[in-house]
Amino acid sequence: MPIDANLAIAAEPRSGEITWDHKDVQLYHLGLGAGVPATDPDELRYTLESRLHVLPSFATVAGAGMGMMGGLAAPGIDVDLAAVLHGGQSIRLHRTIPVRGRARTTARVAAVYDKGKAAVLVLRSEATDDDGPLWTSDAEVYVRGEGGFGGERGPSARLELPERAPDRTVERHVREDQALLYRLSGDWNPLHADPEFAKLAGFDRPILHGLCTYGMTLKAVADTVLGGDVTRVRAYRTRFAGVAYPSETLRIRMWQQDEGVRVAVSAVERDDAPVLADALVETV
Ligand SMILES: CCCCCCC[C@@H](O)CC(=O)SCCNC(=O)CCNC(=O)[C@H](O)C(C)(C)COP(=O)(O)OP(=O)(O)OC[C@H]1O[C@@H](n2cnc3c(N)ncnc32)[C@H](O)[C@@H]1OP(=O)(O)O
Repeated sequence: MPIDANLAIAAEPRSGEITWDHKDVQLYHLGLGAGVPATDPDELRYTLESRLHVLPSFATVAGAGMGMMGGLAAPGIDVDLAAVLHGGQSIRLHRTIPVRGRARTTARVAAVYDKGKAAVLVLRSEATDDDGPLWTSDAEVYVRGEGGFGGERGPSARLELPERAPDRTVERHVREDQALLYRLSGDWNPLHADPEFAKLAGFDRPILHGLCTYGMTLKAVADTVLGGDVTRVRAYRTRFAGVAYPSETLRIRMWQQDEGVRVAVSAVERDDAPVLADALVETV
């Protein structure tokens, strides 16, 4: 009985204290490919402690001690890691994330949806420090083969892309070793590093972390349409529509709208196969 939705949702939230400092932030940024060219003043804001700002998607890895995979260990959830894919992610920033911090986080299973051939778990975590709420994060986890338990099907709405041409399009190369570096920020899932495990999960080689693509994309948006001002990001959500692999190039298309920036990401070398869909960066 791998998924018991009622038990999972009724379970006490897990809470704990997390801390981070400039090294965690720098490592996260490097895992997104930041720092090229190394002396570019804009890149130094991601890499040099005296100029550092924090890309808001750092919220998805801060205090990795809480365990990226911790939500999968909640009561009522007993799934095979090889069946798990990150299906979607959203964050809402209540304040700018400081370079050094200490916060209390609570994490719980907010919803469990039954998609028939799969289950979708919504893992919500909230971080608060002495000055109040910092961020809220929802991870949607797609668990292949675990549907059919008689639960609600959940939402299936999609965001249409604007019909006009994108306002900006950039390409970002994923380095061959990028997943190996990114995982040091806390997502140790062997799917991204171990070829044998990747095969077990149905892939012919390790795939990139969804949250790595997510962070790379936010960085591209911040660097191109937000003038490098990461404090303008209020919220950011996406659906992971298809895998990305190390060594590929991501094509990132952006449309500026009233509420923020609509984004679509595809894999250049695979005929623009979708990677991120339904992505929106809400800005002030
Ligand atoms: C705290 C954080 C914990 C994080 C744990 C994760 C740890 C990480 O290390 C793991 C990763 O990073 S994995 C890498 C990133 N993710 C991916 O690469 C997945 C890419 N997406 C896919 O392969 C497919 O879209 C796929 C397979 C996801 C879906 O494709 P299909 O099976 O073809 O689905 P489809 O037939 O189109 O739809 C069936 C129903 O499911 C809903 N759905 C589809 N994609 C979804 C998605 N991405 N997220 C949530 N729901 C999704 C559909 O809406 C549909 O439901 P309905 O009929 O009700 O509309």
